[in-house]
Amino acid sequence: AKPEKQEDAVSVAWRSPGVPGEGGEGGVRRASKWSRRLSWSPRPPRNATRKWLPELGGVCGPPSDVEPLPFETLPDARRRARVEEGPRKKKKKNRPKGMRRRLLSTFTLPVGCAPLVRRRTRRDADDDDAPIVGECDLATCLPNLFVVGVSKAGTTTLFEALVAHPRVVAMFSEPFTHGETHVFTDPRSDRESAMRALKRTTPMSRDFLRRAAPGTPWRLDEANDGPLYVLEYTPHYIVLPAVRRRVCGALAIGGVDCGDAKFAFMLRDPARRALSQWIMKTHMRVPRYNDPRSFDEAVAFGMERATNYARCWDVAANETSNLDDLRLEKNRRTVATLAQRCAPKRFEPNLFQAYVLKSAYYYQLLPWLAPLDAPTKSAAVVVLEHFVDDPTEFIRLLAFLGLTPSVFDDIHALVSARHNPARDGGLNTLTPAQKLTLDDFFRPYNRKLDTLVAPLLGRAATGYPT
Ligand SMILES: Nc1ncnc2c1ncn2[C@@H]1O[C@H](COP(=O)(O)OS(=O)(=O)O)[C@@H](OP(=O)(O)O)[C@H]1O
Repeated sequence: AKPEKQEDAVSVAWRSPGVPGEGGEGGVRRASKWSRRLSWSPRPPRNATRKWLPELGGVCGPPSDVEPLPFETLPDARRRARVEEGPRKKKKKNRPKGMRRRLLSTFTLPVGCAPLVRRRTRRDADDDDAPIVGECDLATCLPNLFVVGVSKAGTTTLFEALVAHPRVVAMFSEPFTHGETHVFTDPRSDRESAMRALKRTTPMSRDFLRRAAPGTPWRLDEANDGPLYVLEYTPHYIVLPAVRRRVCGALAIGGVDCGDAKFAFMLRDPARRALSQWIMKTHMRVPRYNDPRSFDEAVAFGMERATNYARCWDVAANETSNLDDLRLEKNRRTVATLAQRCAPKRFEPNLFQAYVLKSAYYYQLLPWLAPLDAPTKSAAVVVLEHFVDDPTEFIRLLAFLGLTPSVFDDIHALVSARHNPARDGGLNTLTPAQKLTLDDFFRPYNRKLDTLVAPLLGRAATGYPT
């Protein structure tokens, strides 16, 4: 019989396993040298095992014949051991004595990065006896850039635009999510979050980690073409203020100050965002998650809920409508307390189907912005309408991140690409009466929002009805 044609390691590694019943293989997308290994958004087969997860052979290219370099990972040995080995320290067998000490001696990975590992890629990832088609050294780094929300505000477009930049790399995403990662979503300990984040972070090959300047946290690679940011993208985080604490805890385990991380928030006209979310929740993949209510029913219910929510906040937080006030310790404490006290109690209808409440952006932003010591350094707010109409808006965001826009030939095409449009194909639009009702409802919240975010917007106001 004719032997099967041998495929090279790179093409094997860049082919997604495909989804049974959905056309088999797919998912190969080629872009720049950096984004190629990242924009590939893998969808696991339904019977996926852990072994399916990142197929990494292509990341590093052909195996190097250079001797493995010694490496240093996290700033002190105890922290490093905690991240490396987790809570239970198993005694490692057959490790030559002194090897670890020798490895730690000279090479320094950027702070927040997990150790280099030598990884082998087999032709069949699930078969331990399959031939090896690639071998390389890898390390992973914790995320340092977070797109935190808001859902249905064009965050997928923002995400795609950011990861198109050669110095931004994305983490491996959840299936069926257009790149969302959800690393910190469920309640979990800081350590577990850190481990999960590390596991899911894009692998960094030793070649460019080696060039990273020691002692420059988050500067993942100071060389001209390496990544500076590892991007975590989960738009639902904005309504889960506890996530901020978990993120910062995980970064602390990696030896990183949360103040060095960047948080980006995208907003959209509140009424239009509410409709977009309702459309999504009436076209769910799993039918039982579909919201049976009409938009008007959901809005009437939502306005009542959102009013109560706002009232709960306003009782104590009236003095906190601008960033300077927020910095006062007393106001910080108030915001932290209210974020817990006022959070909707029943999750599903109150958050996943909270079309109106989620558009009252002011209250969701407060707990994310209050703890920031230098809000203009750590947070940027982008309005979808500005982002789409005015390409300089994206350039402003890149400047906030210290990234150069000159790598893009056509920024307009990048920002105006309409990713993740309504699942009904955009058939539903707001009637003038619906738009007016919702605009009137949001006016007081929008006024507070403008005061709060003006310094992070790069302009005086969001432009939403006030
Ligand atoms: N460039 C551009 N111009 C106009 N509209 C745009 C653009 N990019 C994204 N969108 C609209 O944003 C909606 C999707 O938002 P998200 O990607 O944040 O959704 S999600 O939370 O990630 O599911 C979705 O809105 P609807 O179509 O109204 O549902 C997208 O059409």
